[in-house]
Amino acid sequence: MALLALPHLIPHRLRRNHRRNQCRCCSSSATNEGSTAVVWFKHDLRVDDHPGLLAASKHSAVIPLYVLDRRILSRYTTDTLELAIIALEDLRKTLKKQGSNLMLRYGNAENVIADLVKEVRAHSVFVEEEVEYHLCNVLDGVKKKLEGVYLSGEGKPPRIVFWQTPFYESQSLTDLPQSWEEFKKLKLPISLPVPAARFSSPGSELQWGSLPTLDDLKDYLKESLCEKENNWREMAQASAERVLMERLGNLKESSMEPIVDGSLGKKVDNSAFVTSKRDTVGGGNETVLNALAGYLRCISYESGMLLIRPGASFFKLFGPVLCLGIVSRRSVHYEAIEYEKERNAGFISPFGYSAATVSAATDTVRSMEWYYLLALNRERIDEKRLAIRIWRWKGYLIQYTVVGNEGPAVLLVHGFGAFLEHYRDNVDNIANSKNRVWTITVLGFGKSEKPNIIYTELLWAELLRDFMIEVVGEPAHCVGNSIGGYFVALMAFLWPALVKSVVLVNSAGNVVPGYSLLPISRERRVPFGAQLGARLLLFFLQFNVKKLLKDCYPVNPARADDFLVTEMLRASRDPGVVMVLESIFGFDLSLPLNYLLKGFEEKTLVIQGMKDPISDPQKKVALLKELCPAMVIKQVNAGHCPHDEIPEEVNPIICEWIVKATSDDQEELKASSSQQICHIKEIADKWRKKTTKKMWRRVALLSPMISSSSRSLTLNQAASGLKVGESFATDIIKPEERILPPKEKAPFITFVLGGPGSGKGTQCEKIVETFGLQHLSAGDLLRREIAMHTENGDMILNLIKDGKIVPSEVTVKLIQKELESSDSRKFLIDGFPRTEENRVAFERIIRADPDVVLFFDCPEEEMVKRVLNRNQGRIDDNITTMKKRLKIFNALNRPVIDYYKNKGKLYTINAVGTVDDIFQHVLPIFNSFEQLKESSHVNPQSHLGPSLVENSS
Ligand SMILES: Nc1ncnc2c1ncn2[C@@H]1O[C@H](COP(=O)(O)OP(=O)(O)O)[C@@H](O)[C@H]1O
Ligand SMILES: O=c1ccn([C@@H]2O[C@H](COP(=O)(O)OP(=O)(O)O)[C@@H](O)[C@H]2O)c(=O)[nH]1
Repeated sequence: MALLALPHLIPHRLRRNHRRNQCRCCSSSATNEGSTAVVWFKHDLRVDDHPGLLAASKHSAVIPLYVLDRRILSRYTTDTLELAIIALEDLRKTLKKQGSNLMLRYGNAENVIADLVKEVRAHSVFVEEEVEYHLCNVLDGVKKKLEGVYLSGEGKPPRIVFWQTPFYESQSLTDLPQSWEEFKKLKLPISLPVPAARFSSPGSELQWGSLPTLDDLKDYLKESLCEKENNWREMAQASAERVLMERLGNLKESSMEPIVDGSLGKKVDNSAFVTSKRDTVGGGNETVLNALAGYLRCISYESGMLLIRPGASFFKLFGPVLCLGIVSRRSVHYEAIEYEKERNAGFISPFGYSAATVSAATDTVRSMEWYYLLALNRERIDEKRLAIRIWRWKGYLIQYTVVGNEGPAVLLVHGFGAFLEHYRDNVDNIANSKNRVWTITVLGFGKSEKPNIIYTELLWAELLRDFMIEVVGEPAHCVGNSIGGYFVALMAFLWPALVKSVVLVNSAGNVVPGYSLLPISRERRVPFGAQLGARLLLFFLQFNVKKLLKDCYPVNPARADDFLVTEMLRASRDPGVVMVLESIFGFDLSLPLNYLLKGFEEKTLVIQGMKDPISDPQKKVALLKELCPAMVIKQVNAGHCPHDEIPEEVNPIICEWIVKATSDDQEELKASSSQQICHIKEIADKWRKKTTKKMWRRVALLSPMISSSSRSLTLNQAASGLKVGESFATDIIKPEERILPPKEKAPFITFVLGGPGSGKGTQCEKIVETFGLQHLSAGDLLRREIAMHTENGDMILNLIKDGKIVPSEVTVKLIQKELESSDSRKFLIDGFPRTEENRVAFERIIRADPDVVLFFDCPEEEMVKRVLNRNQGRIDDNITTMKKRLKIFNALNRPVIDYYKNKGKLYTINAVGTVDDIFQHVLPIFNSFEQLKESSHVNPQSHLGPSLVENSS
């Protein structure tokens, strides 16, 4: 990229002091005497123009906090992590200059913040509002957790204050037109940045934490992910271009570096650049603002970028720091306009700005703000189902949906000019056939962002790859219409591990007999004349959209309805749309479908509308039949978009295909599992003959199938896939020769049972304090899955909401992970097993028995009262769910209690009374176990009352 020289170090601040407005949320001058506020930084790593900090400064003391939360950081590229570290270092320095500091704490935000709030007795937590789905959930989690935090002497929990940096001065940001044209007509004034806040730090000694290095962070993030997740993330490190070259065997000839997520390279000393290529600005707020001042004044800089595309320079340079909030969008706008005024003696021409850099900066931040507002105001197509979610990809806002709780994952990708709503009559239908369906509006279309970049088929393939990795999280059956079909085929070619099967619905791309590779052009520039071409094309499309759409629906033109036309027109007026259209002139679809899907044919379904006006369907089908005989081809009576024109016909085809492809997949899996199991069996037989138990551990560690933390589970899953779980477990590997080797000493396990609200958790806390056991609450582990949006998160949420029991395999797997990763040998497993099936699964998978089973016996009315007062914001703590939970407890948990009673392991404790009284009855039970006394923190005296504790042995 030809970048002209931007001054490395801007020697003095070119910016003037400017008038700053007052933050609306904090215009009152009243201070909150004696109170402490926590300001939680996420994507607002600055002090300048920070309304949250300003509002918090009304408190007597402010604690600026950054939480190193894996759920947030794991979505960053390596470059972004590096930029964030630089910004955090700077933020800390700036705060220190003011006599404050930046606190850095590791962990889940809800726990870190709740603990800090208790520690410093904070009254308020300030946090910037979010639009991204996973971040909104993190924020929700924090809010709920804080609702349950009561500080002694305080009547109410600490309040959480959500703040924004409003770009436009508007009473309501949630009631704005959805069309850019209409929005511009409002001529909303752009708000001014607020001044940096001054505030005091709390007097007490606090642990501020140290700044991590990039390697620290990478290790920290790696730890939290399983092997598959780490492998997938690795996959995302290399750009599509690089993988393509590798696949085509061209890599040696090209000396290219990964274009997506290479490391930043060497920071250019004494400059605002963080890359040796000098194409990314980084640093703290002051550095970035100075770089901006330099950029604006270096007009030749932007004209140098004209070679690529006018206006593209700004996002390239400043996009990453804007996404981390090191500078706010409105500060950028303010600086650009001030500079424009400076050039023109205070005058702003109504005909446009005199400096190309000012246009580039203002256009970019206005465009970013527009897509932010669309995200904020996202509608629901159907109130009940298609709730739009937002995902951020490389800083761009992308819309998507997910429907369905069970079954295989399915991804639907639309065609050129369309959006996720083009699958309006497919999503629910496919989900109702027991599938989980994700639909995405890809970058540049619908209401997803349309940044000023060069759009290529490889960029879109990368977007889909990252969506699969970050959002879907497992391989999916990928359906694509038109150009979406080509993207999907490209993804299957480049990253086959992500794709279970491919469904091409009137896909773009050729089918070429005797194809031999042509060199792929690496230089992606906008072809000469593309800009003009795109403008003319846009004009033509806008004018003819209705007719063109109807032509694509020859059998059922009524389906080309006002909804589609209006949304296409709306999107066609969005900022940035011309750049997307330019891509039509620059696409490279030269790799034919039959080449891309070689080896994948058996996993490919082609649905071809035979009345497609855009291509020659007869020819395409004939060629596919000839060249890819293993593909399944369904010819249907429809035009270019059969899924939307005749959904009633296409949906069953897709659903049947998924069932078939999934069972084929399982057959394959079974075959490979059975091979692996045979292999393990062979090893097992061999070893059984000549080795001792101790050696089994080595077998377990050596076997690729049972490597990693979930050895026995993987084995079990494979076995149950073969429906020989029991026989495999008992016949081939006897318990005493188990693959999961016993640790030196069997762990001490306590199951804590009792109805909902019987006080299990409360007593567990006291047991932990006294005897140092590790507490594993099954309910908490499941709720953590929900909060972390793991693949089972949605399913668990739905079950918990309904008071139902989560499948044993899921819960036991979570418990197993905790047991295996813990150094402790003494566990309190709280709220588990809930059912006999849970119990059997635990015994089968973990191969351990509890030493003690506590049962907190509590009358129903008392449990109801406690649960309804629990006030932890739990979704299931309401009377309707509570009734269901009690029913389920009586029906399913009682048999477990009886089982342990018969085994003589049950200790029944009357759970009515004060917490301390009840604990007095727990103490002697644990006291009677020598191994627990070792680490007991107190020397508890027995006050065992025979009427209160009953051991059934
Ligand atoms: N002995 C007790 N008396 C009154 N309230 C209690 C007692 N033990 C616990 N609680 C309260 O009842 C609610 C439920 O207790 P918790 O330990 O969360 O139950 P469980 O784990 O069984 O669902 C909590 O709000 C807790 O503070
Ligand atoms: O082993 C378990 C533990 C919990 N749950 C689910 O998690 C909910 C809450 O359980 P928890 O132990 O957290 O709360 P309690 O019901 O004991 O108050 C239950 O109603 C179940 O829906 C489950 O399915 N399996």
